Amino acid sequence: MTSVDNRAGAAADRGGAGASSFTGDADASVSGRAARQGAATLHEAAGRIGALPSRFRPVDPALRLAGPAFPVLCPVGDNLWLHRAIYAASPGDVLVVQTGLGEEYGYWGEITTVAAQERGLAGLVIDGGVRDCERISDLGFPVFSAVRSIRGTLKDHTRPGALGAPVLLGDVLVRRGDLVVGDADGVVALPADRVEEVLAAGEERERKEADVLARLRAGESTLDIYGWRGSGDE
Ligand SMILES: O=C([O-])CC(=O)C(=O)O
Ligand SMILES: [Mg+2]
Repeated sequence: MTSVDNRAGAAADRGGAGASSFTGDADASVSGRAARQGAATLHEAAGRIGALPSRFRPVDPALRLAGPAFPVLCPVGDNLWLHRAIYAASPGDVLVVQTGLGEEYGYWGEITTVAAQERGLAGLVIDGGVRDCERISDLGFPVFSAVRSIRGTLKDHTRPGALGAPVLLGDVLVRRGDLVVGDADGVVALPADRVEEVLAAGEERERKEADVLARLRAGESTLDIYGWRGSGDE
């Protein structure tokens, strides 16, 4: 099967055709650069936009997610559109799924994870439930979900859904091709046409923070480094 190792700093493992997982420091691809910077840095570098609600939590916080969004609209309690999405998306894509809210269901699990890995998909963000979480974690597939639920879903061919059309997660509209990045802190979605600019700003931010960290370790204080000593601080 296609092996996709998304652990930060992991050795390269590109077992499958078209798989575009990032592979640690050596990966200079957009997804690799984005994954290395992480969700919080990119959110800041973009001007504090694109933060998905904090209810999106990783099944395995050690796994990082990065890739272009493939949005999916899924009717409540039915995951057939997710199975369709697995075969409609491109290798390297992240499925970004809006479900009907209300009752909780386990839309995604071990079967769908293995199917997605075989297609070389990069991960999943879903405003709904997932199950088989231990297995998903063992499989090393980055999944970010709003809830976990053991409740099974229908596969009804007649129910409406959509592939590739924009979806709304919290107050963030995610379009096909937007850059989605998730890690232990949360998930950010950035407009596709700003990705290069934001990555460059994020890298500049990381350089500055590396300098701050070195100065802290050399004994300086945050108040001095950032010039935050007001009259009450002395
Ligand atoms: O297919 C489903 O209904 C969700 C699931 O448990 C799996 O993918 O293993
Ligand atoms: Mg299952």
